[in-house]
Amino acid sequence: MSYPDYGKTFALWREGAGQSWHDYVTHPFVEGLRDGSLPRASFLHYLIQDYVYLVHYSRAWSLGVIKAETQDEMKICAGTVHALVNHEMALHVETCAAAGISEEALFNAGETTENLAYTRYVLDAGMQGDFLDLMAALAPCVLGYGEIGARLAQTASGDTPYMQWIETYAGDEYQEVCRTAGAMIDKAVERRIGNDLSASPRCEILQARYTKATQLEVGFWDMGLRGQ
Ligand SMILES: Cc1ncc(CN)c(N)n1
Repeated sequence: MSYPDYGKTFALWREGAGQSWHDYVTHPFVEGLRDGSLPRASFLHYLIQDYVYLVHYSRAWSLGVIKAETQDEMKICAGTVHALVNHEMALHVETCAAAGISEEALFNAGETTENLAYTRYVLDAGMQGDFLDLMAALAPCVLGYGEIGARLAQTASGDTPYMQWIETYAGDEYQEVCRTAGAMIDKAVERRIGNDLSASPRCEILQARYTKATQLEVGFWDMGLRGQ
């Protein structure tokens, strides 16, 4: 099955992440969403942690505004923060409210170690490096869920109770965020490195950041499945 086109840098990084990427996008948690076999308790545990994750992930995209070098980069980073805080997190708030969990409880939920490790890794990559270091660490999250959502929308069992989750990530609004981010990353690479990222001395470190963030995504799904 083909995957969505989010630009040439994504294609290079995705390929470079190899087995880790495969483990991320086809994780048993994802398969449980697809066929509906994921226990509800695991899903709710994941969703609460994911709300906290998105709080810190939004902070990391806000750092993109600080590290931006063009008006376009600044606008896209600010727009992504808006999409995360006001659209993606609405899924979490709505689903958890139906299970009797308030937004205040979500905001104050304690973080698991896997969650903390992932978001602080991304923030640190951005603080230590430049805009591209930050984007390499941010990309697996936004684009990976775009790829997962697009695949699950085509293959999910009709009676999975997780259709709203799938539709959030397969939907036009989220897919547009992915296409915009992917195109911005291509332009950012072009501006700072030129048109052949793979020949650049920065290629290895950027790939390492992307692959590490992908592995932290796998750890996040593992944590969700364990339900703790
Ligand atoms: C852990 C994680 N990774 C990615 C996404 C998609 N923005 C998310 N909500 N949570």
